[in-house]
Amino acid sequence: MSEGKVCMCEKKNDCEEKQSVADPDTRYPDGTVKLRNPHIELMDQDILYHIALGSESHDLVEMFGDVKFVCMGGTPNRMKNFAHFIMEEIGYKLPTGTDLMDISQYSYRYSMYKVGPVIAVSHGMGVPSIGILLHEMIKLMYHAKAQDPVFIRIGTCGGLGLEPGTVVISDQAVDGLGNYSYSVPILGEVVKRPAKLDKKIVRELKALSSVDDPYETVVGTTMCAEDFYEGQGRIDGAFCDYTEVDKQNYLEKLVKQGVKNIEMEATPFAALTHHAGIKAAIVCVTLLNRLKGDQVAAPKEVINEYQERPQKLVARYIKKYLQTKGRLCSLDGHGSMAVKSPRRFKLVQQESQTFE
Ligand SMILES: O=P(O)(O)O[C@@H]1C[C@H](O)[C@@H](CO)O1
Ligand SMILES: O=c1cc[nH]c(=O)[nH]1
Repeated sequence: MSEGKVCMCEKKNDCEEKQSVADPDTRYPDGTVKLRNPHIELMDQDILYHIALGSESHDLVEMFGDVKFVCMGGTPNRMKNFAHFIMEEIGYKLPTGTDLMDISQYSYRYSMYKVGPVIAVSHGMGVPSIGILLHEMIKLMYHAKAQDPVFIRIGTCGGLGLEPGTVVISDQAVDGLGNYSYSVPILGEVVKRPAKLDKKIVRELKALSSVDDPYETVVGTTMCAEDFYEGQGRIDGAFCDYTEVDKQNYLEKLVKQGVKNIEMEATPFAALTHHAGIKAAIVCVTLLNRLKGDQVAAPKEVINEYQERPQKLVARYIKKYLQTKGRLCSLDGHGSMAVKSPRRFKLVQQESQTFE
């Protein structure tokens, strides 16, 4: 589909299943990422400013050529915890006396960790923040020659009619105006890009939820708001020019449209990954039921436990992939970015590992 045009079946994203897995616009035959930007390869170097990396200052192929999963979520702490969790889950061993390092620490913007084939990176809050990160992570995958990377957002959200702590796998993303696309002004004109997620990954993730999980995992539409307060119909912001009844009517309307949850990154995440030909999924946990209130009042420990739920599902998915590829038990501390402990920030030499 040409740039800026919205897919004819955008309302239901029906063409997703027919999407070519190796679109020549976005993939080289070996599965490495092709950029839809002719300028980049003409540049002497490409500085990935917000993640503190560069195509000339770093050997990006050596550092990131083995990446298969780019997992992102709002906070640095969540992504650091996820990096440690996934290391445990996939049996990844760091060299003795070393610990994971924040690769992007000197950007003072985002935090990024790498555990073998998995990147865990924070994206901050909202559309512009995740948009900038996505540009740089997609370019990073291109420079690194990573093959068929999958992007997954691990987030929090407000649920609609769901028990707090429910895990929601997004099957499509809609903005606050009801568009199943991401609209961004470019050169003075609004460009709309379809916000599509990979239906197969949605099914695979859902199949990995377990009846033994002490919470529900559901699939549904995710609304991406531009704001946490008025943009999500809350009545507890600094301003509010509508009534509780107006709010309830609005939320009920969303429910009728199949919206299960509201967060703040889904449309750019779905649209920019789709535009780059990168398969992507969003798994969020609901912190509250928005039909019953606005304040996030659950205690910190409860919220922390909730946040682990999407991580567990995504870890099952990654493990299954690695098992299928026969890689699970052979991860031995290469391909990570680590610091020697307690010495500060010394890079441990790494070897890249590549999946077939
Ligand atoms: O991944 P996170 O928990 O940051 O996702 C949601 C959407 C906003 O970024 C933020 C608002 O509290 O949480
Ligand atoms: O209600 C909520 C909770 C978390 N994140 C959101 O964007 N909204």
